[in-house]
Amino acid sequence: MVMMTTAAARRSLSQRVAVAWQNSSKRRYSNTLIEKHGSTGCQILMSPPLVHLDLPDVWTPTPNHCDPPSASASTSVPDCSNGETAAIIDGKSMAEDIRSRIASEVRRMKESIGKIPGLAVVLVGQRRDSQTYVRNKIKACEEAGIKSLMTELPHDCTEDEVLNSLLNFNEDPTVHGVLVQLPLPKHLDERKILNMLCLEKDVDGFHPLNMGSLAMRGREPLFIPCTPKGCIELLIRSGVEIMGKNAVVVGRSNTVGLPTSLLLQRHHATISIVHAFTENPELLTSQADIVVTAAGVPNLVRGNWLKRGAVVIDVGTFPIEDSSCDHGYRLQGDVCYEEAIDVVSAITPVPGGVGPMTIAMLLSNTLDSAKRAYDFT
Ligand SMILES: NC(=O)C1=CN([C@@H]2O[C@H](COP(=O)(O)OP(=O)(O)OC[C@H]3O[C@@H](n4cnc5c(N)ncnc54)[C@H](OP(=O)(O)O)[C@@H]3O)[C@@H](O)[C@H]2O)C=CC1
Ligand SMILES: Nc1nc(=O)c2c([nH]1)NC[C@@H]1CN(c3ccc(C(=O)N[C@@H](CCC(=O)O)C(=O)O)cc3)C=[N+]21
Repeated sequence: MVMMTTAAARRSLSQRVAVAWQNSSKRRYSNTLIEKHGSTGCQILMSPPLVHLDLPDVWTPTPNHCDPPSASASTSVPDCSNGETAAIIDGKSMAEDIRSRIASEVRRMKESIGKIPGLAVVLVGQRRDSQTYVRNKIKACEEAGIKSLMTELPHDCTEDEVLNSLLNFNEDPTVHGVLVQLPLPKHLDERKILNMLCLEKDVDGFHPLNMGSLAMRGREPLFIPCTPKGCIELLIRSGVEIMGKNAVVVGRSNTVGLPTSLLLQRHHATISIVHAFTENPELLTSQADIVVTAAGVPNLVRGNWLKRGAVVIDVGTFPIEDSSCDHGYRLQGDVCYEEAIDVVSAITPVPGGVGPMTIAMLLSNTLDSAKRAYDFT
């Protein structure tokens, strides 16, 4: 055993470990991708299926907080220190690329084994935004060659009606993904309903066992929730290094904030979580290299909340009445976009950022589920 006697010796060792760790983790990332997609298979996502929490004992991040984009990135994140305008992370075109790769995989599956993936959606009530999101999901399924089924129930339906339609989909062998569009009307017990989802078809990843596995060392969820997975994919496709970075997640909901912070942690970022009771949230956000906002509060995050050169992923989609828009409303993010673009190095727009990626990740989870069901690689 080597005894270290000076701080300098310790530092140089930790630096060597840092390099070794970065190299080994890069190897591990690419191995995981090969395991998942096979050496000749089609690589759909750039993010690995799941990053393990098996951290080394010592790791020193590089001091540079804004990494240059990787060669494969489809959005260039500009140098953060010279006052350049932010890169706009184009979630819409990244999602289109992913969806067309999914469509090819679905075709390959159909030609090889004569099966296609199926997604079932349960929609309760008449919320306009929910109807739009569900319509978008079904349209995306059709375009990718995925079968879609939907049960629409009235706002005042009983819990048993929801549970019955879920059970039918759980038992249908042609359905590989089932989701209940949220939020549900207040009289329905969301916890009880989500508990009934068949774990193998929980493509939203909202079942408590999936969520618990995401949080725990040594466990792997069957599905990673779509919006958090989309956020990571946006970062990776933009060439943003996550490992060792300070990340702030605004929001801690079960469906977005919590799983996003767990997933960023899996990617070895250091996480702070801001919620409605956080005092002086801007003190945390202004130190973050990566800020992911999922509060649903329009313009909550001002330009002076952000560090120069930070990367911002705006999940917030707050519908604002606007009769001049297609569906009678327009979507507003959590971030004051006009202020942020003068400060940050890259940002997602609303719409056209996270939303389309959420749908692409839903299709990806549904395809993975069908592949698992048919043992198709
Ligand atoms: N683009 C997409 O694909 C998706 C977009 N969304 C959008 O993301 C947003 C968040 O969704 P969701 O997580 O379901 O929402 P929830 O209302 O369930 O959660 C909101 C979270 O934000 C926190 N919060 C609320 N106000 C503040 C504040 N002033 N300061 C700091 N934190 C605050 C809440 O804190 P606390 O816990 O203390 O109450 C809570 O944790 C919504 O606009 C939603 O429409 C959601 C899913 C997908
Ligand atoms: N069980 C369940 N799973 C969800 O994934 C889920 C949910 N419930 N409830 C509501 C939230 C919200 N959500 C969005 C999905 C797509 C867009 C999206 O495609 N947005 C487009 C614009 C959409 C439009 O208005 O045309 C964009 O941002 O560019 C937005 C939000 C999923 N959610």
